[in-house]
Amino acid sequence: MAIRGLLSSITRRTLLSHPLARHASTLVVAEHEGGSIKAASLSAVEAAKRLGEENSISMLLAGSGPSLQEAAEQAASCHPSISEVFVADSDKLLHPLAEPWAKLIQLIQQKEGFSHILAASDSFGKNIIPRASALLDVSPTTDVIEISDTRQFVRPIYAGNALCAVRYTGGDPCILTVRATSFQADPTNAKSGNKARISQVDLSALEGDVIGKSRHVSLTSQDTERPDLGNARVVVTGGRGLKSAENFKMIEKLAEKLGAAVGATRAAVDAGFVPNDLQVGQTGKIVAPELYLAFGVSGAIQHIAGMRDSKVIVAVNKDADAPIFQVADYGLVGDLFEVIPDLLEKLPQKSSR
Ligand SMILES: Cc1cc2nc3c(=O)[nH]c(=O)nc-3n(C[C@H](O)[C@H](O)[C@H](O)COP(=O)(O)OP(=O)(O)OC[C@H]3O[C@@H](n4cnc5c(N)ncnc54)[C@H](O)[C@@H]3O)c2cc1C
Repeated sequence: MAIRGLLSSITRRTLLSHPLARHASTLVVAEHEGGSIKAASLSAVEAAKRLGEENSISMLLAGSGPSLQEAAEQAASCHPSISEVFVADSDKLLHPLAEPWAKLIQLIQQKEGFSHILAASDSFGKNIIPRASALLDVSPTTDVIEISDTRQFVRPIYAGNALCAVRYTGGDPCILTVRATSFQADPTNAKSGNKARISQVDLSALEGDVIGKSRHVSLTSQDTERPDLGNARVVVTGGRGLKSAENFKMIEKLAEKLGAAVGATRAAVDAGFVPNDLQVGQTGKIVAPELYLAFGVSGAIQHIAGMRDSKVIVAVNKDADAPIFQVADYGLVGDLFEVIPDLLEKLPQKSSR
């Protein structure tokens, strides 16, 4: 059901006569950690840029304390297209709970009247955007991989097996979540010398109980030694074929030697081999590394949906008919319990990231 070219002449007229077709003003809702803007949020800025040459882009950062101010400074110079950084400093926004963040987005939208609001399609965006959209009484378009026009987008459906052209016909703001892997940010952006204005958001309207029944319990950070799964150049993934958590350590050792991130199938996660933040696939992370190595992974459609855009896919499976071989660039029919120890022995100690 790839419905590209679906635009009728009526739609084209609507787009041309719509004021947003000429001037878009976009708010990118960004996530930051340790004083830095997360890579996925920078990809959302890249996506915002595709909404048009005259699009004015602002970034919204929230939280509390010195790391927020540090992140605001970085945001002001991280991309030549950002003209303003809105900073919301409050203890209530310290953790990305959907309730206060959605209220904040509603508040800022009522004041600034953006034509578009964007966030990355990661757990941060997926948590906050639906509630913010409900408060603003609009329907979000999620998982966007291509921006064709200010109101027409492409998103995958059926676990990535078909692409759907979606035309947004609702009122402002047009809210999107975008796949970071489809809008890679240019690393030289930060050297542009841009210095966006930093404005503090008036939070007096957020007084009272805006958190509701949600409570932040704890945050478990991933092993900082390893690259982030969503942005790693190399990903080594293990499936149910590993058979136990103990055996899965082979995948971790291999990842360490390659300077790679570790991924897992849902079956491996469900079997308790690794935590679920390592899951790749339709209901896990979407990755597109330069090299994706899959061991003991059958290649179910829901797994492929999360890694099919990898540049080079290598699969090792003892079943020659495993569907993973249909998407693999290099396939080895073999026993992973022989192949991985062999690789560990032959690979030099830790390559560069
Ligand atoms: C709504 C929904 C959402 C889902 N979302 C996801 C998702 O996000 N991500 C995801 O991964 N799955 C997802 N799944 C599950 C998916 O359908 C599969 O069940 C899962 O991906 C299978 O994982 P696997 O390949 O590790 O296990 P299996 O399908 O059991 O495959 C194991 C493979 O290991 C091979 N093997 C066994 N021993 C060896 C050996 N010694 N050497 C080499 N090869 C060996 C076997 O030949 C086999 O191909 C979802 C399912 C549903 C219904």
